[in-house]
Amino acid sequence: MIGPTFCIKLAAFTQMDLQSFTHSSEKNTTIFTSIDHPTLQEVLRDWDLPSTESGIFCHSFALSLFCVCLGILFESHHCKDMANSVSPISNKEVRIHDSLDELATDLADYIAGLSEMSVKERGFFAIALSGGSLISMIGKLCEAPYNKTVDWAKWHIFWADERVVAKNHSDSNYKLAKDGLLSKVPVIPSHVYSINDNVSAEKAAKEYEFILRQLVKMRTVSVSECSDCPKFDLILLGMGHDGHVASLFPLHAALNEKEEWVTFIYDSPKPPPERITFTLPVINSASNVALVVTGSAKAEAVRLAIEESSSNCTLPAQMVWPTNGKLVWFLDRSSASKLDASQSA
Ligand SMILES: O=C1O[C@H](COP(=O)(O)O)[C@@H](O)[C@H](O)[C@H]1O
Repeated sequence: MIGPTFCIKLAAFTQMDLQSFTHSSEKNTTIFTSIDHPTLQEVLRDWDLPSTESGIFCHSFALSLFCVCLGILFESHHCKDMANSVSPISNKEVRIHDSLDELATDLADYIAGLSEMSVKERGFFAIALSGGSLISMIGKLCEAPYNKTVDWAKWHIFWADERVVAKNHSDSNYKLAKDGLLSKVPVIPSHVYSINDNVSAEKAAKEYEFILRQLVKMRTVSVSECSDCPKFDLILLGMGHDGHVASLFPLHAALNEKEEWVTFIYDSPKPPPERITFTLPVINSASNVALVVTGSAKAEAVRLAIEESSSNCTLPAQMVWPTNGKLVWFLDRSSASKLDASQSA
C-alpha cells in the first residue's frame, strides 16, 4: 500500500537520486532496484528517462510532484474513507447482560478502562453524561475498586443534555448525577461543567458551547480530525422508549442542526419542555459513545436502532453513528428481547 509517508520519502529520494544519475552510466538500473515497488517500477520504465542532465532534473522534479500529489490524494481519500467506513462490524458492539448488576459492572469496567487510557494518552478524561436511568447504572463507580482506582482528579464532566431547571430541582440531570455519583467520588468541583440555569434555554446553550470551545482550545477536550467538533473521550447516552437520545427527539428540528455544538429546545415532548442538548455532529465526533438501555418498554426502539439503522432513519438513536469512534450498546435481556437471535445470542 502506498501511504503518504512513502510518497514524500519517494519524492525526496527521486529528487536526490535522479540528479546523482547525471554522473552515472547505470541510471535506469539504479532507480529500478532502489525503488522496491513493482507498480512504480513499471511506471518509471514506461516513462523513458531522458539522458541529458537538464532532462533528468526536469524529470525528477515532475516525478517528485507526482509523488507529493499521490500522497495528498491518498491522505484526503483516507480521511474520506475513514468517515465512510463506519460499518456495524468495525465500530459497533452490542453487549447484552443477564442482569442489571452484571450490566452495571461491565459498564463500570468499560468507563474505568477508557478513563485510564485517556489519562495515559492525554492527561484528561472528558466525559459527557446524560440523565434518566443511566445514572443508576453507573452507580457502581462509587464502589470499590473503582472509587480508589479511577483517577478522578483528571475527569472533566459535561452533560450531553440538560433540562433548564434549578440545580436542586428533581428534574435536573446535574442533581441526578451529583446525588448518584459526583458527590461520592473525589472529582474536582471546577472540572464539573453544569449549565447556567438562570437564563433562557437559548442563552444557556450558547454559554455552554462557549465554555466547551475554550476547553477545546486548551485541549482539555480533544478535537475531531475531520471537523472542528469536540472529540469527547466518552459520551454516555440513555434512550427513551421513543428512541430519543440526549434531548434530541424524533422528527424535531434540533436533529438537523449541523453548525452549533449545543442547541436548545422549548418544546420537549417529555417534560420539562426547556432543554439544551449536544447536537448530532458533536455526539458523532466522540471517540466513544455508549448507549445504555434497559427494560422491555424500549425493546422495539432498540430493535429499530440496531437492526434498521441503514434504512429510513427516523429514530434519533439510529443517527448515533460515531464517524471515527466506537459505539457500544449496553443492554439487558428485556431491552434486547426483540433483537435478531444472532445479535442477542
Ligand atoms: O429526558 C431524558 O431522557 C433520556 C432517557 O431517559 P430514561 O430515564 O428513559 O433512561 C435521557 O437519556 C436524557 O438524558 C434525559 O434528559
